[in-house]
Order: sequence, then C-alpha cells, then structure tokens
Amino acid sequence: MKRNLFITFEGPEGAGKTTILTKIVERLEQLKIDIMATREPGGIEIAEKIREVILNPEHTAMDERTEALLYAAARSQHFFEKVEPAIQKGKLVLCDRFIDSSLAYQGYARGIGIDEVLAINEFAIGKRMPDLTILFDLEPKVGLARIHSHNDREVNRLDVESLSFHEKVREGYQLLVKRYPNRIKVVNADQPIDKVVEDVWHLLSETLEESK
Ligand SMILES: Nc1ncnc2c1ncn2[C@@H]1O[C@H](COP(=O)(O)OP(=O)(O)OP(=O)(O)O)[C@@H](O)[C@H]1O
Ligand SMILES: Cc1cn([C@H]2C[C@H](O)[C@@H](COP(=O)(O)O)O2)c(=O)[nH]c1=O
Repeated sequence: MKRNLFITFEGPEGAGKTTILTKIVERLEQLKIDIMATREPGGIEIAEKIREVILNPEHTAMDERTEALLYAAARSQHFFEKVEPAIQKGKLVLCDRFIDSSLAYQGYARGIGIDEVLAINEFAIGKRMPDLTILFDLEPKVGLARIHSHNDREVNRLDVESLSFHEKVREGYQLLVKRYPNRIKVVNADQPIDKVVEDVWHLLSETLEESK
C-alpha cells in the first residue's frame, strides 16, 4: 500500500523513540504498508560519518554554530539521497529525529535562536516539513536514567550535557508544539512501552486515514 507520508519521532534522550519506532514498523509491515525507516543524524554513509564527528565525546571544543551546521549538512545529504526519493516512490517514511531536534537542541537549548537555526535548515532542505511529528515527552532525568542504566548504549557528546541543558531541550520542544500545533502531536513517554505504542499508533492511524 502506497502512502507518500513523512513522519518523524522527536523527544529528549531516552524517551523511547527508537524502541517504539521498531514496534510501529513491525505493525505497519504486517499491514503491508510500504515503509522506509531511517534516522538522523545518519541514515546514509555520509551522514553517519558526520554523526561520528558531531557525537564524538572527545570533540568538546566543537563550537555551537559548527554543531548546528553539521546537523544541517547531514540532514541535507540524508534528505535528498534517501528520504525524498522514498517519499516519491510512495513509501511511508519514518524518521527517528529531524529538523525539530535542531530547533530544540541547537536553536533553543544552545541559545542560537530557533529562527536562526530554521534559516540554516531552510538553506539545507528548503521549506520541507514532516506531515506528522510525534513528540515523546518525559522528564529529562527519567530519560537520562534509562540510557545510563543500559550498558550497551553508547554515551555521546550530547548525552553528557548538564541536566539543565536537557531541561531546556524539553522547553524548546514545548515551544515548537505551540508553534506547529497541527503538525506536532505529543505522547506521554513516561508510561509502559505497550501503552506508548498504542498512543503513537492512534496518532499515526488518524494521519493514515486522512491521507486516504
Ligand atoms: N516506556 C518506556 N519505559 C521504560 N523504559 C523504556 C521505555 N521506552 C524505552 N525504554 C528503554 O529506555 C532506553 C532508551 O530507549 P530508546 O533508545 O528507545 O530511546 P530514544 O528516545 O531513542 O533515545 P536517544 O534519543 O537518546 O537515542 C532503552 O533501554 C529502552 O528499552
Ligand atoms: C538530529 C539532531 C540530533 N541532535 C542530538 C540529539 C541526540 O543527543 C543526538 C542523536 O543521538 P540519538 O541517540 O540518535 O538520539 O543528537 C541534535 O542536537 N540536533 C539534531 O538536529
């Protein structure tokens, strides 16, 4: 089944985006919906290389503008090489993080400015925005505790920022919900995994119905 939709998952560290995305992909595949799941930063070779540079915990000297530009560069390559062609082929594209991460982390939490970071991204990908963005909301300390309790999870340069930085990220996302109320829908990520899956499925089903 062809769907031509672009759906993104957003939220702070350890909110469960990747876990839930995997479960949602399984359900969509059972319904024979033609999907492509990917992630940012990364998803293709060049962007995965940029990811290594941005997230390397040794790169403590990275300037915040360099960081914003690198995320936008990875996004541009990933979008035009992988995301847009898949949408054009009629796939439903699910992406773990996208532009709202830049707006919340670099624009708001780093203090560069949401509009300034939006402008960099408009250079990178034009005015393209997802059809639906699901924001996994939870207290940063809960998400950070989740990722630190799992030894197999790589700890990256952003994870080790202060709790107040991660609290600003959450505030940034809340501002984005006010700015894009029709596109960004919030789920409570501080619930059992199965309940979060159901809440996400409900939002996704509404968008799938509307797109028929
Ligand atoms: N609802 C939940 N309740 C409890 N633990 C959860 C829940 N969702 C995910 N987890 C666990 O929390 C950890 C982080 O989950 P996951 O990697 O999916 O989060 P994420 O949002 O993708 O994180 P990041 O953006 O930091 O990579 C995993 O160990 C996962 O099993
Ligand atoms: C796309 C994007 C990501 N980030 C941050 C958010 C996380 O700290 C890392 C990515 O790690 P994950 O385990 O894949 O979630 O990068 C950001 O600051 N800005 C962005 O645009």
